[in-house]
Amino acid sequence: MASLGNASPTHNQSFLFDQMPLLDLFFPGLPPATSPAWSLLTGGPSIYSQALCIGGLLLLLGKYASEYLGTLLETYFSSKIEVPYTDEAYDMLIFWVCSQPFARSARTSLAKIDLKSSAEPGSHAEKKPLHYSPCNGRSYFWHKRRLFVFNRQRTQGEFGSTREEACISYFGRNPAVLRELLNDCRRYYLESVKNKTCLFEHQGDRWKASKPMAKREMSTVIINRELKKMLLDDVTEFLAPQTRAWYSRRGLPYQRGYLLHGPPGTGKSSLCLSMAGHFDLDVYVLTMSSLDDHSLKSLFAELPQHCIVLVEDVDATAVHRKPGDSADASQSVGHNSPTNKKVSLSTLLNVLDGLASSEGRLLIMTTNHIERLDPALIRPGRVDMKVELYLADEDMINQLFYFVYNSPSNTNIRDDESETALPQPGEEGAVEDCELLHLGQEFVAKVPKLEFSPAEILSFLLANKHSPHHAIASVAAWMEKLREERATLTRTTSWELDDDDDH
Ligand SMILES: Nc1ncnc2c1ncn2[C@@H]1O[C@H](COP(=O)(O)OP(=O)(O)OP(=O)(O)O)[C@@H](O)[C@H]1O
Repeated sequence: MASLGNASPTHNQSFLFDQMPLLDLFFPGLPPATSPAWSLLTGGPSIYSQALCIGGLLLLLGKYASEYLGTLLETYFSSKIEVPYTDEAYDMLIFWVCSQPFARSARTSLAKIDLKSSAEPGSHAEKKPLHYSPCNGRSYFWHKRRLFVFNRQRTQGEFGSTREEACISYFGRNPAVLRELLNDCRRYYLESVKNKTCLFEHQGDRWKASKPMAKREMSTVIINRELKKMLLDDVTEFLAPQTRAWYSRRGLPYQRGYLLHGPPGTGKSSLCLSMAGHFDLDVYVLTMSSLDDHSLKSLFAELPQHCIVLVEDVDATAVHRKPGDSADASQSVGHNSPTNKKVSLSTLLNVLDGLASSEGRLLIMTTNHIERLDPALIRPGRVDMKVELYLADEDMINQLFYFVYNSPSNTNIRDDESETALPQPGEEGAVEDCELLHLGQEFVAKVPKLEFSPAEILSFLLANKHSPHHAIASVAAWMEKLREERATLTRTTSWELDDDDDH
């Protein structure tokens, strides 16, 4: 300060004047910041304001220099991997990062309700736990004795959408180190989704992983046994390694399509999810009503190898035949009016035909109204197998009863190989099942076949899950009530239709 105080203003000015071009030479881009300070210094009224300016300038210089050095180091002496938000690798990285101690000490974080937490119902202390992840800033951390930098940026995109990107870097020039780290993230993530089925939904024209679901055992979906076996055998053969070569030798697209049809509540969606679990495939769910031709094409082009593409309630989806469409069928699409429909039938047929689709994809479409579908959509080649699911027959009612009341340790519906017939009285190992077996037969005798859906029967049995006797005693009243409800619903629907006709 003393020397500053003694120095004459003219001396200071000429000193700084000498330094400015030099600074600009070393730190290009600085002049916009230095020029105002320079004019203040040269014309400054007091020594204090000059000192203040010099202090500020030094601080600015320090910050600029450290950023400049940081960029220099990052450019020449570090390696970096960028991970796009729309890729599953992003979920892997963030999932791993959130489990690391450095994530808890990040000064800028993103807070979200942890939807994946398995809090016990009713425990208020555990309800809606918060989950924090580092955001908008650099986080430094050590991993396997190396220093890494994690950087995740959230920015506001167009139309209020949020854009996110993340990158990971480390001080060293060997990219294998970063790949190893990402491989650790991948292993950690895969371990967490083991025994789960991963579902993907679309955001715009990109896939995004949604919450993984516990795998549903094939044995918990109760349908006709031969039908289930036929379906499983078909998928097993399709996914066998030699089948792929077979398709490729003949130049055929390696894809297979299934249509699951039948009344509501017969297990179409459940069957699809349990197939995904059984064959360890991810499910990509297409919601046609939110798509247009362009996004549909992009989504099909982005599908990985070996996956299930699920189109639920395909009769209700927004697909329409454009004027002049040359799809190979002459009938109309169905009952849906073409208004507000964005995906054209010809585009859907093209993507299904596989020109832009992935190898080994299974397409599963479900519908309650097969008669409403355009024949072009379900012709062989696009749909290779049509599986009709029925209302519950005797065997299914029996299986549902056994499924609910049999103790899990004793169940023979759990394991698909052992899923033959229920144990018969007198059979070895079936002694404790005997009473259950008789109760089951009693229940089956009371419920007419092919009148109620498995969903309806299951829901009734679950409401009586603690007492098969009570279920048998109250099933007649329950059926009566359900029939009445259906009649009321039918009357209401027909009145509504009549009203519509009048208008
Ligand atoms: N065959 C079945 N075996 C076991 N559970 C079933 C079966 N059918 C339905 N359920 C149960 O009923 C509920 C609805 O089933 P799901 O959604 O699979 O039926 P769906 O045929 O796809 O119905 P919708 O046509 O209305 O979409 C689920 O909780 C499922 O567990």
